Amino acid sequence: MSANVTTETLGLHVRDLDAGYGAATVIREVSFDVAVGEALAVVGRNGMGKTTLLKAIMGHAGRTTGTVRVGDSDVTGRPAHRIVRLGVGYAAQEGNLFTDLTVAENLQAATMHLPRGHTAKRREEVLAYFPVLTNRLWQTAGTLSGGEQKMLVLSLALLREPRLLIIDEISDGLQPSVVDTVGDVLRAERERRGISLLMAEQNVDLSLRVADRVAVLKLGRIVSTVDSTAEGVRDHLMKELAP
Ligand SMILES: Nc1ncnc2c1ncn2[C@@H]1O[C@H](COP(=O)(O)OP(=O)(O)OP(=O)(O)O)[C@@H](O)[C@H]1O
Repeated sequence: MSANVTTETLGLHVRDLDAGYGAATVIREVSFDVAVGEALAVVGRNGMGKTTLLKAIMGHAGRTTGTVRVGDSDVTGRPAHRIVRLGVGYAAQEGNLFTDLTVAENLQAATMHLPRGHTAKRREEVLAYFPVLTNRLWQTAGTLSGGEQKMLVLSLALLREPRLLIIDEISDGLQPSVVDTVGDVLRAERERRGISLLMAEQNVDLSLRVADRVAVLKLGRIVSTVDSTAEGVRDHLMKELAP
């Protein structure tokens, strides 16, 4: 995290967010909070606006109104690289890998501006989460399997020790055992480091395993938010996501 961060309390506070592309509004009047140390999953079927919501938060969607605060900083419309400097990790759905560079070079690039001694320890911790990457350090990222690329994208976000982690459909295309591993990693990061987490997902079981609350996004609006330990919550969410 950069030295001039204004706050240690990186919750996320979204108010009246509208976002879209050109004339089309995709996200409508979305408001929610992720408290410090809390995890919120936003679930929704294909095309309901999950990615657009996260992109709008990270300053990537075409047109955005409303406000986004990270801790006590108003970051509405700020470019992603400036939001990341506050201590936010962002694992985008398409990933943001340097596909022509090796896994090791990608890891190095992600931590270029951080103190070296500290980074080495963190790199070990992150690679311990995904040992398969250790065997792929000298392979170019573009030649990794889809699942391996997802693990690398998450690893890059984790390397910088974010206080707030924002991840977009990390389970998409992953085999069940790797989804389980991702769940273990996110739970471990919450327990060990107390991170705040916003995850867009279609996988109800992963969402319930990791998140404290789950919000349902339909046609760009949050239509309900449920506690992940509430009775009947899985059935409720499966119904909401049914075609
Ligand atoms: N760059 C873009 N330009 C125009 N429309 C877009 C753009 N990106 C997404 N959309 C549209 O916005 C709507 C929401 O898409 P989005 O990718 O946010 O949904 P999603 O819930 O993440 O879906 P999925 O689970 O399939 O990834 C869709 O109708 C999509 O076609």
